[in-house]
Amino acid sequence: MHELVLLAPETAIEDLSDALDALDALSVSVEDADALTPAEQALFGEPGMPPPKEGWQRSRVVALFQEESAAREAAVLLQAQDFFSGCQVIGVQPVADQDWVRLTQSQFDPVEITPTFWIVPSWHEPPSVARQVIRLDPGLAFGTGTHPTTRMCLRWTANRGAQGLRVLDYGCGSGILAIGAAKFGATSIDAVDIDPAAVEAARLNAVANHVELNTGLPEAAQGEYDLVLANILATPLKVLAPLLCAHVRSGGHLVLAGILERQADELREAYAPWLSLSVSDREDGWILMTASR
Ligand SMILES: C[S@@+](CC[C@H](N)C(=O)[O-])C[C@H]1O[C@@H](n2cnc3c(N)ncnc32)[C@H](O)[C@@H]1O
Repeated sequence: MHELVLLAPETAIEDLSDALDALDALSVSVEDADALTPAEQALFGEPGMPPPKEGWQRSRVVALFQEESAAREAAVLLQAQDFFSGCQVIGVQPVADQDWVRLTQSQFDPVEITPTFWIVPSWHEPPSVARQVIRLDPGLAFGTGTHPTTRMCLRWTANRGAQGLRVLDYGCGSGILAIGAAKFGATSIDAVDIDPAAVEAARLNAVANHVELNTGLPEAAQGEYDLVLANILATPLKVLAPLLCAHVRSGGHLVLAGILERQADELREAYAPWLSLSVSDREDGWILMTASR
């Protein structure tokens, strides 16, 4: 394979990406051309949301082509386009063959939740100290255990236990929190998400972990639960406050994640009409907020 490397201003990125796609590029990646220099420009987006901008003020665009001739032809055709003024062709270069599967796998190691509870990819043996394990490979849905928000929810469940509980995992992603609840004894678990791909991922991950989950779209959440887990983000969590609180039975618990330290007060305020939230864990600037009814 060969890659065509271009330099482009942010204003040209959308047209350039569309044109490369039309020219049968196998993939197009956009990076900050000034990365790791004093001119590096930080662009922060929220997980699951579209990026705040299409590219950086000086973007390095790399398009992958099966054949060298296709890459060179694309470079010639692009240079004739109006939107290409301000862009530059850096060159066409061969891509060295690699074992991409092995490379990807090498980036995911087992994740410790508690000293005896681990998230372990299928290509690793569980650590000998692990008494409880979730087998999970990175996929299309969020939730591999590498993010602090996921870890805090899992730690809460591991420390408190879930024996015999009815549990709702709202915004289940990979299903990791629901599977965690099952591993700690929950007997009836609904795992729901607005993203059908996440619903399917959660279903498959449940099968791989030999646990039973009722997976579905949010309407599948019905009635009251002993434990409601929701790791989404502050804004949707505020909108969902009445709905999530209505699902917590008397004596039950609500566990919320996806909240930054500075957002604690706004969350407390949003939930105050129904439940009194407090911060019960924190990691890397993220907090876990919980309440009981
Ligand atoms: C940060 S991920 C959390 C995944 C997993 N529960 C975990 O803890 O790692 C948030 C998930 O919530 C889902 N989501 C976002 N807004 C939602 C909503 N309004 N209702 C249901 N799910 C939602 C997203 O599709 C995404 O899969």
